[in-house]
Amino acid sequence: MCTAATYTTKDHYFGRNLDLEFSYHETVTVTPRRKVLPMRHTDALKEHYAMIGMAFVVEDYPLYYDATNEKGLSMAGLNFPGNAHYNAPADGRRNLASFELIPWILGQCATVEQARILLAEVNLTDTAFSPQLPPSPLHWLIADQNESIVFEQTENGTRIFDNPVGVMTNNPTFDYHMLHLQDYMNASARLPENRLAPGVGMEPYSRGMGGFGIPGDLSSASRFVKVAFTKMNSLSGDSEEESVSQFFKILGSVEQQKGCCRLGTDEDGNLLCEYTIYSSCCNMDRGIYYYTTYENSGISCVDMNREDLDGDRLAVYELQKEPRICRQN
Ligand SMILES: C[C@H](CCC(=O)NCCS(=O)(=O)O)[C@H]1CC[C@H]2[C@@H]3[C@H](O)C[C@@H]4C[C@H](O)CC[C@]4(C)[C@H]3C[C@H](O)[C@]12C
Repeated sequence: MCTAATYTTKDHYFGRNLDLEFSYHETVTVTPRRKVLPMRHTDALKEHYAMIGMAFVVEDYPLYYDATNEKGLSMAGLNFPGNAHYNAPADGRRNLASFELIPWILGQCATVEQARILLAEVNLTDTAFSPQLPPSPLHWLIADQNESIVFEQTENGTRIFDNPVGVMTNNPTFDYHMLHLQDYMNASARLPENRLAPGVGMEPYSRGMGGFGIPGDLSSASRFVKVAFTKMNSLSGDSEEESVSQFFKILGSVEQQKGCCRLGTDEDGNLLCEYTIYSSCCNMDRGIYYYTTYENSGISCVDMNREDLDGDRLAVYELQKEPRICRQN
C-alpha cells in the first residue's frame, strides 16, 4: 500500500509513504534539463524541466516512483492492482509506457492545467522496461501549488478526477474513495456534542472522541479516510522545519509498521511483511526533497537547486538508512 498527500503552509509540500515488502535500489535522483529522456513510442525529451524525486535508476534511466519538477508540479505512482489496464499502442494517441508517464508529464508541464491537456491524449501501453521489470499497475496523484488530480487508466479508458482533498491511496478507483469518505463526514477534530439522546447527561469521557469511527486499519480505503482527516485538520507553524515536520506527522498517521501487514511467506519460508520503506516530503516551491526511511527516522534532504540543472547527467543520492540517535550523555 502507499499513501500520497499534499500540504500547504507558507510553501507547498507533496510527498508519499512507499509501502512494500521489499525494496528496489531506489535513490533520490535529480534529472537536469538536458538529460535526454528516450521514449519507447514517441519522441525523446531532449530538453525539459528539471525534476527531483525517488527513482530506481536502471541503464541510466530514472524510473521515478514520485517526483517534483522545477515549477513545482508533482506526481506519485501508487499501486492499483487489478484495476490498472494498459493497452497495445494505438494510432492517433500519445502512446507512453507506464514508467514514462512521470518524466513525460513533469518534463513538459508547469501546472496541473497543462498536465490535463497532455493527459487527455495519453494511451498507457503495456510496454515493459525490461523482461525483469514488467509494467507496474499504478494510478497517479498529480498536484501543483493550487490543485490536485488523479489519473487512472482502467478497462474503461482513462479518467482524470479533480481531487479536492489532495490525498491518494491504492485500490479501488478514486471515485470510490470520495464516496466512502462521505461515510465519515460527521467525524470531527472537536469534542462531540450529545445529539444521540438529547436531555440525557452525556459528556465525552476522553479527548479525541470527535473523531470516533475514523478507521485505523491499513487497508487502502481506510488509509484514505485517516490521512484525509489528519491532513484536512492539520495545523502547524509555517516555517520550513515546522511544515516538513508536520507533513511527516500526516504521513505517520498511515505508516505501516513491520509485522502489522503480513503477506505470507517466500519460497524459503521467510515471513513477508509490507512496511513503510520510505516517506518523502518535497517542498514544491524550492525543489528540496526530504525523506525518512524505515530504519532512519531522522530527516535527510537533497536540494535540486544545488545541482547543475542545465546539465545532462543524473545526480543520484543513496538513501541514508543508518539509524541516527542523538546521545545526550
Ligand atoms: C510498489 C510501488 C507502489 C507502492 C504501493 O502502492 N504498494 C502497495 C502494494 S499492494 O497494493 O499492497 O500490493 C510502486 C510505485 C512506483 C513503482 C516503480 C516505478 O513505476 C518504476 C518502475 C517501473 C517498472 O515498470 C517496474 C519497476 C518500477 C521500479 C516500479 C516498481 C513498483 O511497482 C513501484 C515501486
